[in-house]
Amino acid sequence: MSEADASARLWLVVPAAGRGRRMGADRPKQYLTLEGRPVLAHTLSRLHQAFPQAQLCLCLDPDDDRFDPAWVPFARWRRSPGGHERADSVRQALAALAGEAGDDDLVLVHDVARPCVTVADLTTLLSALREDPVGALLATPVADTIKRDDGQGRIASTEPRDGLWQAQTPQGFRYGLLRQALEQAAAGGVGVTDEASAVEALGLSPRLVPGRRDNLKITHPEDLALAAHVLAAQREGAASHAGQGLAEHAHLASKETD
Ligand SMILES: Nc1ccn([C@@H]2O[C@H](COP(=O)(O)OP(=O)(O)OP(=O)(O)O)[C@@H](O)[C@H]2O)c(=O)n1
Ligand SMILES: C[C@](O)(CO)[C@H](O)COP(=O)(O)O
Repeated sequence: MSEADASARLWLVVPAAGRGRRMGADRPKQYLTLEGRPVLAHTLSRLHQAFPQAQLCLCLDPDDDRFDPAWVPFARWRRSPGGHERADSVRQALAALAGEAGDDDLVLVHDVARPCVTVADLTTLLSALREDPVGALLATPVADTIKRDDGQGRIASTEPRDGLWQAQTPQGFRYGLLRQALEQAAAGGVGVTDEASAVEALGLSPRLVPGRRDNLKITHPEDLALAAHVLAAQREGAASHAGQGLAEHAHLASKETD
């Protein structure tokens, strides 16, 4: 770790200003209920478990009247106005941090629509970012056969999937580099759907950090039920881990008293 990184602060930018059009619900998907709480509350709580000391910048639609600050577990946080596209929301959030964030500060951008990200993956990604001056993102290798359509519902070609990855979030970068990348993309009219592509447009190659396939982005109606299953499975996994730990402890304790 460089000296600059040792003193760098961690900022979390959470774009939460989308309308959830593909979800087709009566409200933006970040306010749909998942296990009794809004999706937004789950996502912020996962981030807080991993990084309790970080500072949060939450991008919200200026007309959002559903947001409740009680869902924010961070001590230091602010809201910033969402933009037209996701990239605009993130760019505006970074602009709102100008003067406070240093160029070498670390920024993790995480979709509010990904509530199932694990604390382990969050900390792995941050470690990768600390080691990599370009930046890093969670991603998974493509597992399905990929078809391109002909525009009329038939296959035009089957695409080689070797070397293809699906990008997830968080995506992490140094503040100065990410701000420059997103400003340049906006000025050049380059539409970017994630932070990494803005950085790629500068001729740089962020690091792919293998993540979990269950870090899904709630996008379509069926994804909400999937996310509920994932959260339940993760809880069961954690409980059986803890149970295993207790069993091992009991086993060792019984050996000690043998
Ligand atoms: N102008 C926008 C658009 C999206 N987002 C956020 O970016 C993330 C990923 O976007 P997406 O899944 O596309 O969400 P929506 O834009 O809400 O969905 P849709 O495209 O179906 O309308 C979400 O957390 C969303 O809230 C944002 O902050 N500002
Ligand atoms: C950033 C992202 O989650 C990476 O997969 C994704 O591109 C955002 O989704 P959108 O539908 O393009 O807004």
